[in-house]
Amino acid sequence: MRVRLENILKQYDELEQVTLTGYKGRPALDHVSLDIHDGETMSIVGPSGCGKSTMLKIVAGLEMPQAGKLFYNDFDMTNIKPQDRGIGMVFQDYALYPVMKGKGNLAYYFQMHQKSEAEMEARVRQTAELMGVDFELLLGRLPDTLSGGEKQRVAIARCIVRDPLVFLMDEPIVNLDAKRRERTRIEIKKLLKKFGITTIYVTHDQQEAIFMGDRITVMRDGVIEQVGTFDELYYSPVNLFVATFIGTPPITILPVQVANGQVIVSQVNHAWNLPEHIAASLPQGALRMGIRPEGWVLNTPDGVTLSVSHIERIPTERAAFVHGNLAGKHINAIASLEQPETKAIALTPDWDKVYFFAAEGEEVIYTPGTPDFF
Ligand SMILES: Nc1ncnc2c1ncn2[C@@H]1O[C@H](COP(=O)(O)OP(=O)(O)OP(=O)(O)O)[C@@H](O)[C@H]1O
Repeated sequence: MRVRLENILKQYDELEQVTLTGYKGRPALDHVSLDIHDGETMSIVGPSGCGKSTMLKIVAGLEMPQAGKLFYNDFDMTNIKPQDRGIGMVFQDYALYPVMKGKGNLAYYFQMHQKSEAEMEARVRQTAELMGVDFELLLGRLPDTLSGGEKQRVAIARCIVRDPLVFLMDEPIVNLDAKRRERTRIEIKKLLKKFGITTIYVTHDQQEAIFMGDRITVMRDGVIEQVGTFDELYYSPVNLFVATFIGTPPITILPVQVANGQVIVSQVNHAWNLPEHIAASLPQGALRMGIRPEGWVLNTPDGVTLSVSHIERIPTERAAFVHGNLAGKHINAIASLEQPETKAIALTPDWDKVYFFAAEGEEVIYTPGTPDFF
């Protein structure tokens, strides 16, 4: 099922729409349009209060927009009742019925809708098969006796058993510890692939968004900044906000001057010659240069001196982050483990990995574009 939001405006009551930083004055969703393909998982990320949950509520019919429309394929769903939208929702707090065993939780929908016992039994059996080998065991247990990950599996199964057209997931694994989160997200991803149900997946965790989403939507203050694959967002961000939001550790942004084919970090009076194709793409004068941790080449003869504060091992790699300070900015650079302990290190940008932004505002002047390493 293709799900399409068209120009959605959602403004909560002004008195209610306060955040920790006070009333922000903007609609929770400010004319938002988004097209989610059939069978796709779309991750939604963005800072707290940017409108992620509101978007899910609009799709679920739990909130009504003041303007705009929601479509399933070409069918206008905007005024369809929540219970008729074929939605399966999974939240962070599972919301299982505590006095019912796993099976009771799955069966409840069939009882509420006066469906036959036979239909219920058949669907529960099918769902248990889909959920995997050991799922049957969970059906006989009360929610209180299940781990967080197991509760979440039952919550997902409870959605699946209803045969939803669309899945909405709002931080479904945020309450699990790191190890369970890892395992559960792999499991959810496998299930989503298996069902091929169009899914909107809200998370504040970028790694999770990348892992779960076929594409990612980046939101800020009620608007969508960019929609794309991780590579598109990472290598071709549309503005400074997306460039700094996507990527951990984040990109470093250095004020620079561009003149006569050179880029100069004025604060430390260091200049590099720019490759011709980059020099030709840049205006002269003040700009900002963005470099990600993997965008530095270490121990170079023309390098700028980084004063090293500490070195942090990257557990899953044979590498470490070198942390330090350059022109008052925190720099992260990736080093091999052979890099000796040092107080200072010479760095040069890898010119295939640099970004340039306007000196003021958020305009992107130059991005590396997606490298063809696949
Ligand atoms: N029921 C409500 N009544 C009034 N204002 C609301 C309501 N729900 C959300 N808001 C406001 O709408 C804006 C968007 O909220 P929303 O919950 O959609 O953001 P979010 O991106 O999901 O945030 P978080 O990541 O913190 O969950 C915020 O300013 C919030 O305060």
